[in-house]
Amino acid sequence: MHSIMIICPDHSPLKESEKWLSRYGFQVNTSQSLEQAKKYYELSEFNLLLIDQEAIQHLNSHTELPNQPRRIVLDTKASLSTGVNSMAQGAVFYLPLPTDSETLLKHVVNVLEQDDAPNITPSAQTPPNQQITKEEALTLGTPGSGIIGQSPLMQDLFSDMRKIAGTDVTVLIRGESGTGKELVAKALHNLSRRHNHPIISVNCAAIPENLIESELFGHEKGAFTGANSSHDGLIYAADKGTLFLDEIGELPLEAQARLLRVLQEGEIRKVGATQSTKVNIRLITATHRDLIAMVKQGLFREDLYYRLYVMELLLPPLRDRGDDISMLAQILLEKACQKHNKPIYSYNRTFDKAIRAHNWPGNVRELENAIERAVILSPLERVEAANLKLASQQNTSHTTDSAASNAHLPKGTTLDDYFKHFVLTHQHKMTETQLAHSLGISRKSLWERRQKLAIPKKVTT
Ligand SMILES: Nc1ncnc2c1ncn2[C@@H]1O[C@H](COP(=O)(O)OP(=O)(O)OP(=O)(O)O)[C@@H](O)[C@H]1O
Repeated sequence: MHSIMIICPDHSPLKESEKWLSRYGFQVNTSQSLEQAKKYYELSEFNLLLIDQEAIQHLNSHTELPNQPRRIVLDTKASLSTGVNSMAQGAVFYLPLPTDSETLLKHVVNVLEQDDAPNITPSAQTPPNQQITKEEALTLGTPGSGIIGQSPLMQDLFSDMRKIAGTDVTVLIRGESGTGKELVAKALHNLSRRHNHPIISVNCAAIPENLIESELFGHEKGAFTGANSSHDGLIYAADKGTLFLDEIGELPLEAQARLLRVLQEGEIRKVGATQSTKVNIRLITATHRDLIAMVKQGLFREDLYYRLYVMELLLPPLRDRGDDISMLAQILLEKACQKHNKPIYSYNRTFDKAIRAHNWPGNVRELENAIERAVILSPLERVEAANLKLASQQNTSHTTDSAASNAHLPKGTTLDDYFKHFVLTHQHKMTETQLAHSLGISRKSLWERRQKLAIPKKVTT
């Protein structure tokens, strides 16, 4: 997940972007001034800074703006000279404020995509000082490409990806939570002829149901209470590029009908509009759900399903990837050491044994989290397997739905334990919306806490 720091005074129009950027899956923090931001955060750990010029205009020439991460400066009193100065001081964009969400999102995505583009910036998975060539970046399976995997199942996947990357076919990616569906969608975009245009990723489970249509398709001014201005929507923002709809199974039926129209007609009609606009998008979707079963239950449109299911990519669970687990663990260990300024631990046998013994229901995301935990908790001399703190090591394996429903919560249960237990016990009979409602939180919070706690989703394949 990309992290963004917004630095702006409370009255700045930029402040509003905090909410909607988080809704699109970015991790967003805000500060009122550069000094405050520096005091409480390690700015170099963010992927992008969004700064209101007002928050930095008092800086004298000796006060250094951080070199990293990259920054976009926004200005309510935009002028040519301030723009030129900002760019000279290292901003990647200078934009007037207020700005509409699509414009800002496009710039944010552009900057982050450039950071992600492995041929431009060496990723943390690359040994330091080793430049990645374009060829390596496009060689699926290697650390340079960002998607690691040499096992036969992954090689089959890469072979299919190479065949379809250059086409415009709609792709449905299936796989358990944390298997790398979003990563695959981005790789397909990077390998396609659309790679110079944006890929817009939308997590359908993270947007409240009542907002999903206007967020995706846009709306006209006055289309509903609170629609004070017109809004183009995310599908339009993906024009000429790729639209990645994650958790497509969570898309409500009305929005499914609208999406079908976009795919059939190649045009989009905003909520409350009478006219349509042409759009040229390549659609990639992902789900952990069994869409056919949802079609039978009347929860997913059959006609849309067949539009999405032109090409299917199935991501194997981590437990079926053989030696890939050790290879991934080694690379993630190095990455976590760099992130936490630890000496690079050597990957020892006991550590590998513990990693191989676990069955990773939360897949690569769970592996990432466990290794980061181990790096933080281990002494400087060596990384210790016990610090992975895996459920299997602690002999409390409530990791599957059925196990979870039988598990009783021991003394000293934390809120996180309760949350995990509740979700695992109820998810087989509840939708995401019902789960969120029962827990008294939004779908977005449910999704965020699932990610944080690496809670596997119900496997319905
Ligand atoms: N093959 C891989 N190589 C390296 N990193 C990986 C791989 N697969 C997944 N990851 C990492 O694991 C994490 C989860 O990946 P991603 O978000 O793509 O999974 P997902 O299947 O889309 O998850 P969800 O179903 O929860 O949306 C990310 O940090 C990603 O970088």
